[in-house]
Amino acid sequence: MSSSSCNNSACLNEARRVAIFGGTHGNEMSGVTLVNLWVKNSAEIQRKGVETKPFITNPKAVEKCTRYVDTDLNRAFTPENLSAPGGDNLPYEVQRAQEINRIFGPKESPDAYDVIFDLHNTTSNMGCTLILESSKDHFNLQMMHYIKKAIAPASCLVLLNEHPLLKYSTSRSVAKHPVGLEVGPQPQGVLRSNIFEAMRVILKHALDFIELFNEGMEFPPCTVEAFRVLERIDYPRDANGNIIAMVHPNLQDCDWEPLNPGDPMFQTFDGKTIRYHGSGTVYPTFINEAAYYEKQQAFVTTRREALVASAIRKI
Ligand SMILES: CC(=O)N[C@@H](CC(=O)O)C(=O)O
Ligand SMILES: [Zn+2]
Repeated sequence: MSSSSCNNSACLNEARRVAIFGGTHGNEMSGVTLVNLWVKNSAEIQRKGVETKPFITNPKAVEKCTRYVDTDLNRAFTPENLSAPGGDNLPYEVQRAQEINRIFGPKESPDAYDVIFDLHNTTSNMGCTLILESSKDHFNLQMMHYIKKAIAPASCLVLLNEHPLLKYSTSRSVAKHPVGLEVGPQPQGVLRSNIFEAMRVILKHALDFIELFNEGMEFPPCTVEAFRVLERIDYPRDANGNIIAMVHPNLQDCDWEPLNPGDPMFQTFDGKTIRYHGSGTVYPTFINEAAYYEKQQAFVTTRREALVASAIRKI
């Protein structure tokens, strides 16, 4: 009887409406290319009992092959922006955020899409990374567990951004279950086949999970290793705000590897080493991401954590 199974499992609604966003940043080519492909022919992303909509979120930025036109779309889904009057006079991405919120939201309402996958590329050596915004979303945690198992021995890490100050208002945040997918390294404006295929495989398993869930499969309790965002580290700068050091060669490309107090972090242009002076071991990621120079961020530090997912099944 379903009511008795529901005593042991969190009973959740089926995930009937799913969207796959590409081009939230117009120069991140794997997501742009995959979504354009799926708009033409969506057979690959259709699953029984699920309606999956591929969608280019920032067409003007895609056309110009730039991150954004007026302002970063993946920071634009704030309550202020989403309710701002002004119509055509608003920045392009704010108008676009309002449109996306009308189609796939409204954010935080029962009418919102169930799941949104938002496809990104990074210039950092992060490999496949799934980005979560909540440690309490048991549906997403179970999905992460499923994907990790399905792609083994390849690996896919989970980045959790629940930081009260560093969290931002993403395009995917209009969904009930927002999932970011970040794959790198890939330069901006460039397509690399290995990165493209890695992204495609993760999406395949993610959609398989949703199909199984909707078919009534019960997922037992599990734990998921995640890396929780702790701190943003800026480049060293002079009094005028100009950068005076680069990511140290010992740290470059070492995303997810432990950084200990005393380890080299930056190298000045005249060859001096600047060391990490935090209180304990952290796991840096987004190291030397091109898009983050404008955000005064050389990398973020994270801490490893085991997240607990309850059993889930559909109502
Ligand atoms: C390189 C890049 O664009 N990263 C994404 C991460 C995310 O989707 O949360 C961003 O800053 O919006
Ligand atoms: Zn991006």
